[in-house]
Amino acid sequence: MPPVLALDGPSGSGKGTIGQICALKFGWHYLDSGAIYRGLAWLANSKSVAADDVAGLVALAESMSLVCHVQTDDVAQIEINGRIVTDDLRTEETGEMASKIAPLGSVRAALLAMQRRCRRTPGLVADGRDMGTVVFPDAEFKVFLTASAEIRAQRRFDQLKSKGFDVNLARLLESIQARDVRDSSRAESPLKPADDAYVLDTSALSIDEVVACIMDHVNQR
Ligand SMILES: Nc1ncnc2c1ncn2[C@@H]1O[C@H](COP(=O)(O)OP(=O)(O)OP(=O)(O)O)[C@@H](O)[C@H]1O
Ligand SMILES: Nc1ccn([C@H]2C[C@H](O)[C@@H](COP(=O)(O)O)O2)c(=O)n1
Repeated sequence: MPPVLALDGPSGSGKGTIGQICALKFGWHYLDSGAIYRGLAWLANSKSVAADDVAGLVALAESMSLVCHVQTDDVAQIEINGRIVTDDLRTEETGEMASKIAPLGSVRAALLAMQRRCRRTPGLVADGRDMGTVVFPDAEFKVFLTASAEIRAQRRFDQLKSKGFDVNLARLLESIQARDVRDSSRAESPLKPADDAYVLDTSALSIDEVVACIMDHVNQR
């Protein structure tokens, strides 16, 4: 099987940014699994499928086609059913909905095969919450990125502000904290480091320093 670098962690810990840089450095494919949950949430919102309509969500998941276009200078562009929806997926409304549907076991099961199909030669960098624990438990490399909620909220604030969104730091912090609780306390595939993961707190590290730590870790193994 092609090698996998599983990159897990809470919202805003840098998985997407760092994952894309690592994928480009290795020349590997990149999977943004959060985009899959956000994509399903966005589709559900746009088709008025409720967060508790499990059969409706599973049907949407099974018919969803998602392509992730890695960029050298920006977040990966996400295409769903033929349409680029990157900015729609990053809204707090979509993130909230994603976090509500993510605990549903049959929804997760419907999205599992789609994620595993991304494991292709020469390798895959996969970012999410359960890459190292559930989706790719046999991954060669497992990294769990973390940072304080305050730092993550500030990073998200700066990111959204630079894209012209009208954002409120206190509300972002509240939303990140609520999502942390939901993601880590759910019964199905909770957010947690795999037993064999390298846990890296990025609160005081620059993006380049985080990438260097991961490269050192990979090269040592
Ligand atoms: N070590 C770092 N230092 C400074 N800024 C960072 C660092 N890591 C990430 N960032 C910035 O924080 C923001 C959030 O990062 P990113 O979107 O990669 O997080 P994420 O973990 O993928 O979040 P989510 O799970 O919600 O998709 C981005 O603007 C990114 O550039
Ligand atoms: N492997 C994954 C990826 C994401 N989720 C859920 C949890 C998040 O609240 C939501 C959006 O993810 P993000 O884009 O913020 O990384 O999707 C999950 O349960 N499992």
